[in-house]
Amino acid sequence: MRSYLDLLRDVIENGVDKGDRTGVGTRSVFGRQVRFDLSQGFPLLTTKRVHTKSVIHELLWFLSGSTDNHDLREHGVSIWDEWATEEGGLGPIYGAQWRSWACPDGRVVDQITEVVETIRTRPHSRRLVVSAWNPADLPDETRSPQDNVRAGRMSLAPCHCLFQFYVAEGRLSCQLYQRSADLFLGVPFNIASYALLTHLIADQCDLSVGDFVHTFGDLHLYRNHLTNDIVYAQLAREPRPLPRLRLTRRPATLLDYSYEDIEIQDYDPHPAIRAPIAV
Ligand SMILES: Nc1nc(=O)c2c([nH]1)NC[C@@H]1CN(c3ccc(C(=O)N[C@@H](CCC(=O)O)C(=O)O)cc3)CN21
Ligand SMILES: O=c1ccn([C@H]2C[C@H](O)[C@@H](COP(=O)(O)O)O2)c(=O)[nH]1
Repeated sequence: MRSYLDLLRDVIENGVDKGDRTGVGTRSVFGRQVRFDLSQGFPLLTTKRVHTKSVIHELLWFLSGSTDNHDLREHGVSIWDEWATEEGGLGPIYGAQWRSWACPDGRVVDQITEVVETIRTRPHSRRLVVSAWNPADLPDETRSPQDNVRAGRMSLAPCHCLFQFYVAEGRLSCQLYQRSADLFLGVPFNIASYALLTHLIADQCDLSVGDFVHTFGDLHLYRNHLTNDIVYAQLAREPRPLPRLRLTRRPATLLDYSYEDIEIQDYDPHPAIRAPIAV
């Protein structure tokens, strides 16, 4: 995961000071790309412990089509709390757009089921795309997440907003476009989440895993993460060998995996580093 540390250095050295919606302020660069060969290990940061339980439950929650924060909290995962209403509402975020994109004519598109079916039947297709960026449901940036939910909008605009699969020589690759990326807190989660999604879909389609290509729009470090005990502490640490992912069961469909089917082996990271989240 040296490429992650390179991104940290890139933003520190080349970033410009930029205000943002949250008021915290960032150092930011625009347009970057990193690539992980998933056959060489599971891309989980070793220079700080990543809370994989939250990553796995969040991905299964997206795949289930749920946008109810209570369904996440049930598993002890609190990463979406700041954006939810008391009732657990988050508006039509990822789960809704992935599994039940509403069309003007009343049809509902299950993009996840369709993309898996297309990978199986037409692996050469150049249209293996899933988009969460639905302009009809975007929030009003000047209002709070909860006010947006009450208005029927998303609490937060999709950050990991479009991804595409690619099949060649029996390997499944995935590229994500992330329009906005909180490099210290969000990105380690996002890398692990899409690497896991690629493994699950490969498993379902009898493919091996290829590359995960992560493309960034506004890639930023929040100012309050640029301290000796947060970002600079991580930069001083030596990366360790990557863990491996093992799926212990192959259920009937992509939608039937459970937490117990997913095992991360030989993960030996440096300790976690706490950091404040910008809301
Ligand atoms: N500013 C910001 N950054 C994000 O990464 C982010 C948002 N907002 N809003 C929506 C989701 C929620 N995500 C989050 C939210 C919190 C953590 C977080 O606090 N992570 C800690 C502890 C994780 C845990 O205990 O589960 C970490 O050390 O990684 C990570 C991702 C990713 N997204
Ligand atoms: O999966 C995620 C979700 C969110 N983020 C970060 C990126 C930004 O720092 C904020 C979102 O703020 P916007 O004003 O909507 O860009 O959350 C992330 O990195 N990964």
